[in-house]
Amino acid sequence: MIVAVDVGNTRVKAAVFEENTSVEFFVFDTKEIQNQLQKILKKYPEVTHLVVSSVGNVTQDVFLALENEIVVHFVSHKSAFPFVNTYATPMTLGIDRMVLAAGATLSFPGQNRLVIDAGTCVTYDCVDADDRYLGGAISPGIRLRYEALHNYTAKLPLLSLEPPLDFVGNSTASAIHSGVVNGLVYEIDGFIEEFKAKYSNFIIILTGGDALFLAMRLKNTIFANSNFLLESLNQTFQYSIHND
Ligand SMILES: Nc1ncnc2c1ncn2[C@@H]1O[C@H](COP(=O)(O)OP(=O)(O)OP(=O)(O)O)[C@@H](O)[C@H]1O
Ligand SMILES: CC(C)(CO)[C@@H](O)C(=O)NCCC(=O)O
Ligand SMILES: [K+]
Repeated sequence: MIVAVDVGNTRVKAAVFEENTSVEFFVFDTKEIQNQLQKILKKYPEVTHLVVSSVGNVTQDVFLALENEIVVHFVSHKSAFPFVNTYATPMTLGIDRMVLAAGATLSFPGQNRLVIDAGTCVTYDCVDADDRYLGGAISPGIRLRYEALHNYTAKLPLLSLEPPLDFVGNSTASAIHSGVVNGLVYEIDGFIEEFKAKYSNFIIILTGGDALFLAMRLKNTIFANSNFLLESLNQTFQYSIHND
């Protein structure tokens, strides 16, 4: 059994895997990593490996502290990935994006893949049918958009996520909700349209904390899987064991 841990920019997500099947998912705060992982290991004594992908500001020490109980593996730029990386700055490419690209490559062989991760940031990652990672885009996520409007203006309040009733907002609050939510929905639909126009044989995966909320609002029907990063992390680890 392995535990996959995704340290994001805001929170930590973890899952216990028995081969390719996830047994349980966890979400917790960055400050609680060590505590929560200890609890998970106590609940699942069969766990032998911990695999970590991190883009957050967490030191490796919290994981290394568990090394007397299990083997700890950090996915890094040096790990084996199942695609050819054509990004012009491969060393600055986010590990989370590399893991998502690896998962898409392994799960959807022979297809042109677009992975959209709607988390703190929204990231777009393309891997073509020849398994070349091409790059994509980075934009602010839903929460970040609400916070940016408030933090960088004098008059705009900080609102929490609410579905807009219409694209025409007739009050400050409804105008902000429309700008944030509809704005992001139009953005994602726009990227999907571009991708569909370019490729015929393709798969689009939507993941991240806002995936389910967004999926039902898109013009395009696409496959939403909130746990795609953790599943990809498990797959990336299995791949690296066989290819390192
Ligand atoms: N409890 C929560 N805390 C923070 N964000 C949440 C929560 N529940 C839902 N969300 C939504 O999830 C989004 C953040 O997604 P996610 O949890 O994937 O981010 P993350 O942990 O920072 O990971 P990443 O850095 O990989 O994007 C926010 O825009 C917010 O709307
Ligand atoms: C874009 C984020 C913040 C998304 O989590 C992360 O993938 C990251 O820090 N990336 C580094 C920049 C890049 O991917 O080119
Ligand atoms: K993200």
